[in-house]
Amino acid sequence: MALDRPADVVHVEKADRTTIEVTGVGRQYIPTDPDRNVVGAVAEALDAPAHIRIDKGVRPSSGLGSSAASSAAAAVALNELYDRGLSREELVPVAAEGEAVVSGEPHADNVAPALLGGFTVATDDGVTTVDADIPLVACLPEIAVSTRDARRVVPSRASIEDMVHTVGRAATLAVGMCRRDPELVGAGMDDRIVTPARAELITGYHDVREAALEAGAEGVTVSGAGPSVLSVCHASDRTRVAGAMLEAFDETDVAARAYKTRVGRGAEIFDI
Ligand SMILES: Nc1ncnc2c1ncn2[C@@H]1O[C@H](COP(=O)(O)OP(=O)(O)OP(=O)(O)O)[C@@H](O)[C@H]1O
Ligand SMILES: N[C@@H](CCO)C(=O)O
Repeated sequence: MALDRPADVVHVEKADRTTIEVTGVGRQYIPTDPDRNVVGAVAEALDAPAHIRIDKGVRPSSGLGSSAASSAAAAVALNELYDRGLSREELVPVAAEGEAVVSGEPHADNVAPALLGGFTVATDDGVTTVDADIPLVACLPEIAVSTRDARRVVPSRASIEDMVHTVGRAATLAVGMCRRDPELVGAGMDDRIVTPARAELITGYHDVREAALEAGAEGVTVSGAGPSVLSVCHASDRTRVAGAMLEAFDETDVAARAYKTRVGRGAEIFDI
């Protein structure tokens, strides 16, 4: 799903060849070489060379889709700058080319919601979108978890009992998104296959989860490949849940920041 915040801001100006400048959170970990930055691949896919300035609001390797935030923003901005006339749906495979730069293959998991907004389901057959609106807290600890490691720990086999449980919860989550119901979405976050393995890479995860639930969260899980921890709650509990998550990370000596957020509308154009 798209998050209303944090967000990247991407500025584009026409140029003869693509050059990149990066400021903001985690800029020291992000290459400016167009062959290694996701926005370089997007500019190439659209045949739209530009001077691209990225102001990062989404820290890289956060589990919040940092690379997808830049890819989607660049795709929307360059499509507009060069009048390419592509729809948001048509920009999904373009922005996915940016993801291929970091993960080796183009995938739409994160760029689809960043372009289309709401809750999206990306499969090999295409993308389905729900105009969801759910209050959230995304808590990002100062821990590095590489997507590669987080994929390595996922078990290659699962019991039929765990499959039945997890698929049932996933269906519940999708219904909850359609109904804009935080309780159903929260119940749907109880995955028994991937999350337990990934939780072990996040210091303090179990305490943070317990603290969020005690403070009123309806469900808590690892965001993406981690290390961010995501809570679903009612808007009236959001500040308390954010405080409880930060305190629990602090008690395990892990610095963290919390974003009080909600499902977002996806990339927006600003004329400056
Ligand atoms: N514009 C960009 N923004 C962020 N990361 C970028 C960008 N261009 C290249 N990268 C590289 O991509 C990697 C971060 O992507 P990665 O998929 O690991 O994390 P993430 O985007 O936070 O997402 P996920 O939710 O998939 O874990 C870093 O190695 C970073 O240097
Ligand atoms: N959804 C992917 C991360 C997306 O970059 C995963 O969980 O491995």
